[in-house]
Amino acid sequence: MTSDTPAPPAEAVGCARLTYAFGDTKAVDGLDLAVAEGEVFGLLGPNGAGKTSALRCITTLLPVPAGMVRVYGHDVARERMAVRRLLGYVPQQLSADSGLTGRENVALFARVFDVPRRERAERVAQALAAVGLTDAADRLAGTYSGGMVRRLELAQALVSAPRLLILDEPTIGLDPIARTGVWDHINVVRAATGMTVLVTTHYMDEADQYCDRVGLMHRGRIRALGAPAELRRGLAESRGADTLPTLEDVFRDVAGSGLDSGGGFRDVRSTRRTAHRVG
Ligand SMILES: Nc1ncnc2c1ncn2[C@@H]1O[C@H](COP(=O)(O)OP(=O)(O)OP(=O)(O)O)[C@@H](O)[C@H]1O
Repeated sequence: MTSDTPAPPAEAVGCARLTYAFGDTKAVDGLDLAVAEGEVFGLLGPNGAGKTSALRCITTLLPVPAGMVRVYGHDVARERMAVRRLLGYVPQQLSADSGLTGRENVALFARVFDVPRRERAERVAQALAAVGLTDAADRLAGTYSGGMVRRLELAQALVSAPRLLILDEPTIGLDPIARTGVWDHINVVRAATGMTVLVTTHYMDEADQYCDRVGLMHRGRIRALGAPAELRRGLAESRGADTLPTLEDVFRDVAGSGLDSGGGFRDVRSTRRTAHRVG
């Protein structure tokens, strides 16, 4: 390699043959995934496809019973603390405490993530500013709108200055303006820090607009992978269609009948619960 050849981006997340089962249900079934440093990668798929389970293995919240997961080269099974220090995670279930102010919520995360004591107040203020919550910082989170709660959770995840931000359906149940707000704030922080973003969403328009690449997951494994435009062009070519299909068309083509049969009561219930609490 010559000196003017740019080095390929480092791998932020690498999963090889990752498998995770709940009893007889294989939630993740031999997942191979590579997310490059600095990219926004969207993990899409119908209810029950295994997205949350995969994310939880990557974040160390679930063990890795089979296969290998690396975060910036660290083996998540052996180097849990090193991995956790690199991560910010916004789970699907709400994590903000409605009885604390926005500032107190973020400060709690700063303590848990070992932000040095003398830097804490400043870092909490910066995280709140990054998501546009400075003016509301001293109000109880219980008085926030759904969009503000999601932005607060983003601030909680950002306070440790993560190199990898993992978001599980960050905009579920939000109106279009609030959804755009969440993404605008993510993109401002990305532009400033170069952090990698791994996100799940059911909103195909969001994935199309904001993700550099997407992986369509179905029954525990990636079934299609690429830049949204590339996947749409690929489907147009295979169909010989005149108009460019949407990402939703690609999604339906990949998941097929699984869209109706996949996912059970638990999946729908958890999605509804989150949407209800946010909205
Ligand atoms: N705690 C659990 N106990 C038993 N089964 C579970 C549990 N969590 C997930 N599953 C099952 O594992 C499979 C994958 O679920 P997972 O939540 O990872 O999918 P998902 O793609 O994130 O779905 P959604 O889009 O609805 O969030 C599903 O069949 C689900 O029912």
